[in-house]
Amino acid sequence: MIRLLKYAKKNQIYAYIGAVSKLIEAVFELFLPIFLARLIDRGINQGDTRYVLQMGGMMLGLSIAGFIFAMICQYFSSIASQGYGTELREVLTKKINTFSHKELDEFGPSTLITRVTNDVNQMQLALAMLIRLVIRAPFLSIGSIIMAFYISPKLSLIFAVLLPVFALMLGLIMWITIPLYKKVQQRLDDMAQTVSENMSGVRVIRAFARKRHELNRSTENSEQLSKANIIVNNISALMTPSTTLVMNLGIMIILYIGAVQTNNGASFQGEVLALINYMNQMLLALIVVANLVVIFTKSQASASRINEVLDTAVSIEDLPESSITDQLTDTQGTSAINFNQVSFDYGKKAAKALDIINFTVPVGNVIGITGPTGSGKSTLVQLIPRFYDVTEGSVTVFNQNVKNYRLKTLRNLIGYVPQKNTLFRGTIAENLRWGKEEATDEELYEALKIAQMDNFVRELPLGLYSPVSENGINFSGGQQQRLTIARALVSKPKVIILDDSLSALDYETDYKLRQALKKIKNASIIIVSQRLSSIQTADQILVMNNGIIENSGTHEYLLQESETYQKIYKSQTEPESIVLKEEKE
Ligand SMILES: Nc1ncnc2c1ncn2[C@@H]1O[C@H](COP(=O)(O)OP(=O)(O)OP(=O)(O)O)[C@@H](O)[C@H]1O
Repeated sequence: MIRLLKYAKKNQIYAYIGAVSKLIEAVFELFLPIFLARLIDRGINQGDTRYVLQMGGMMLGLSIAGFIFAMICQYFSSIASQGYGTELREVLTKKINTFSHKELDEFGPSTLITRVTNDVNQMQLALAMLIRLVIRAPFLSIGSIIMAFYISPKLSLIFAVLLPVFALMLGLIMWITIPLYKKVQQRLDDMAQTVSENMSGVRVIRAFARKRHELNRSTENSEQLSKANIIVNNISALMTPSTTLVMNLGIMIILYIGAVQTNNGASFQGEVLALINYMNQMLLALIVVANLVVIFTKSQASASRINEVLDTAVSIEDLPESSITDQLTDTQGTSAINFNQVSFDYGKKAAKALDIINFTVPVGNVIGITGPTGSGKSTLVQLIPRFYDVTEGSVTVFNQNVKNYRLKTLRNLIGYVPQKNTLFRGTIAENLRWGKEEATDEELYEALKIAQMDNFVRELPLGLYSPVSENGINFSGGQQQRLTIARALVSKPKVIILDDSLSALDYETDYKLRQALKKIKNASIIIVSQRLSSIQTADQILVMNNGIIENSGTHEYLLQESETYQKIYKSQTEPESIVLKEEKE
């Protein structure tokens, strides 16, 4: 947790001002009972009205000054803690943005969201409490004891007896509750994960009539969270009555002994009252300390989760500056992409997703990739922009190993349209400019034209500046696909990869789009598709099966030579033949 405090540095001056203001307020608070004692003992008891007014005025002054310093603290600690939260969120988001697909797969989106939101909020709260209470609470409890001894060393011995009893009680409650708070935090995480999955998958849940099942899952999570919270709250709730009991016991003893001593003339009424005040101050401050420990325990859990993200080694990064080959010398040469003996697995324990892959994409060629589901098509194309790194072998783009490129340069060379693509809330133009911020409207329309979307956008009342809802849900599946293709084309990439991104288009649009792509000068195109009509005119088609390239060649060649290709072809031209075959079997 302390490690993360370095992100509060920018706002540390506000934190110091806040803490010092709170300390000054505590000093004022500490002096109030003394003035009260004097007011009673010398003012009221001796009928000295002037003294009463003097002391009353002092007390009022101290209270007002305390209030002002408390407000100053509140103001500056808010600035410091909010600034800290903003800084932490920014650092975390930056780090997550450097993650390769491997790290993103390992964490999963829900937990990353919880870490950037809930965990950062918890840290923010911890800093605010640190500024407001960490100095003030111990100062008040120790200060109260000293002041009590100053007033009456004899009566203050009661403090010495009660203090350990009180500390023991708080310690016991904390000892039981702290592990439980950790459990609650874990349950909260499970809950956030379920809610996030349910919200993002609400349409699928409905489509599969899984509402009841998902509701049960949420209820179960919610019940577990509530159970854990009830246990911890019940135990924590003991804190108030038990501490009040000790406090009242202390007050009774002070009152009793104080009364006897006052009768004997050994003490004054005001002093007894001041002692009771100090007793309250001390014990309340100790309760605050106990609550602080709870807050810091929760924050410790949040801090470890934030640190886990910050400490994660990023598997795909730019090489040291000296080894980077950023200058592209040969985009007109012979080979746009080359896979040399490439193997890949998603983790040491996972089976090989790709096994000894060799192929070349000559500049300006169109390559089709097909094969049964799970055969490794998407995995293969994701190695080109280095979303994952090969386990063995090498991938080159324009004769340079992809690892030698600056990631930004490599990804600017490639227009990649993934299978699951997303549009973002904003306007069409904002979405399209992701590839090139300074692109003109003309350039955007150029890309839209290739994607067969220009007429549609021109006819919209707001044209390029029409709104796009979250995930682009105000567009049909096919329109979304065409917009995401246009987005990839705006930067005029030299390599275009369409990973099953034509699936929602009708045959005519699919055909026109591919024809328009072919006209882009020197662009090398890879089309991954199960639909053979989308790739049958390609210069070369790779047929994948079980992570290997089973066969490759033109459509005509594969129809003769590849059993897998024939099967796919048949399933699309004569689907009934497959049904009949299955029925016979
Ligand atoms: N992120 C991932 N983590 C672990 N394994 C994965 C991951 N993505 C894919 N795989 C596995 O790798 C293999 C190849 O998957 P891939 O997505 O490349 O197939 P595909 O041919 O593109 O399939 P489809 O046509 O269904 O999209 C599959 O066995 C799959 O389970």
